[in-house]
Amino acid sequence: MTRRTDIDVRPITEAEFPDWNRALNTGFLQPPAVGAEQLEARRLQFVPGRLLGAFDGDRCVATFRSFDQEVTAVGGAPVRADAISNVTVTATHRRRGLLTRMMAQDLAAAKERGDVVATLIAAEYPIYGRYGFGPATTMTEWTVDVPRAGLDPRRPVPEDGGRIDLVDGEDVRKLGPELHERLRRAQPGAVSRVDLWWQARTGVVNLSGARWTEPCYAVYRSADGEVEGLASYRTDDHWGDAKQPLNTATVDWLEAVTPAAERALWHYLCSIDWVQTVKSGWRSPDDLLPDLLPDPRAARITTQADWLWVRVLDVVRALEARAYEGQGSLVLEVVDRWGSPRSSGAESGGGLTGGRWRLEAGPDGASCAPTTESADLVLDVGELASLWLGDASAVRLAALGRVREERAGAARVADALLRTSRRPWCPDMF
Ligand SMILES: CC(=O)SCCNC(=O)CCNC(=O)[C@H](O)C(C)(C)COP(=O)(O)OP(=O)(O)OC[C@H]1O[C@@H](n2cnc3c(N)ncnc32)[C@H](O)[C@@H]1OP(=O)(O)O
Repeated sequence: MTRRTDIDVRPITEAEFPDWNRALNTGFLQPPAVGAEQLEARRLQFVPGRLLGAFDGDRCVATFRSFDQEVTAVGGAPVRADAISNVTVTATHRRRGLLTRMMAQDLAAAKERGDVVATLIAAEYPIYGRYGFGPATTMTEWTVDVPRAGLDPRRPVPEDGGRIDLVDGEDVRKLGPELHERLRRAQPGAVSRVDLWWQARTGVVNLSGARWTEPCYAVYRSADGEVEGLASYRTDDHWGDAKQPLNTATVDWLEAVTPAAERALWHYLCSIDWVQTVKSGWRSPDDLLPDLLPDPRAARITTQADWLWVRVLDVVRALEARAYEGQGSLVLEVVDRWGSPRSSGAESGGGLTGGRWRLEAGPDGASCAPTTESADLVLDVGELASLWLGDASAVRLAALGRVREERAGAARVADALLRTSRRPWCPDMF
């Protein structure tokens, strides 16, 4: 057997890209062979230096890809992120520290570049906490029992002067990017998208190798003719024994920048003849959907789980980038157990970002600076990520023993400063 130290972890060359993809498919339990069309599509994601591989001899046995991204902070500021994806270690080489080695290389490079956070969508909950990531947004999927919902199917047409039309993929590629830019600049936790996202969702490129079938696309335009919402959905062909239609409409994605667009698109989806069930796709946990229905119990939660994980790489820039509705100050001791100790700028270091910081925040802005004052709250860098996007409660984390109050009432102060009225949401899987 090859010794651990014989396995080389390094950026791959373009020539190694086919083998790297074979390892990627194998790790994700897909058929190993990657077709030519698929390979060409995936080449569009090749950024020199950002695809890591582990090589046992000349065989690729682990994959890791990162790319530049922006994630929206509370208040709407775009924050530089190192987005991580395509993480696999071949079953023959698991639990020998290969992921840890790839992660160490990537996060060190991201910190060096000046990225403020790293982001990922975790396949399994226990993998990434050890590297300082924390769950920062939640995803909820509802299944709507349409006949119980109580919406008037005779009046799916928006009553606000707006209208819904079906469009084709070309229209989606024209209208979608601008709509998403509007959405993500207003939605904490949302991330930037590259054109490839729209090309893959409209059948221009095929990244997965699965057979492409065209979905339906619905657009909502306001009374002024402005595009405020888009949805992609698919319908099945299921009929009951007594020749009654029992069809399901499954939403691939739905983006709305106004409540009117959101209401109109859901009403439309729940009013399509034959459709008895609507599956919402991955939504924000405080999506309007259930409460848009006269009977909200018609919308059952069928999936709810952690979604975007964040790893803070720069405490000062992360905390100064976001907005605060309340006014106050807080001394945070951030414990970072992972990564080679570096100068984080704070008095007591540790890992990539550990230290003690004084946050002064208010509606007019925030400042965050290293301090020697005693801490109000002690927390792991992963818990900081959960608090940063406004979703987690410091009071709750203190009850769980994951945040320690050094000053009585400090967790309440943290909640008053950091929590938000609407929950963060990341619409994307990446
Ligand atoms: C962002 C994304 O791409 S998410 C997709 C992640 N990929 C997958 O889930 C595909 C299937 N799984 C795999 O390929 C591998 O098991 C990986 C990538 C998750 C882990 O790779 P490995 O090289 O085995 O991890 P590594 O040996 O570095 O493990 C480091 C530590 O994490 C732990 N760990 C790793 N994976 C898991 C897991 N799935 N569940 C629990 N603990 C885990 C290890 O036990 C080890 O702990 P220890 O230091 O206390 O002994």
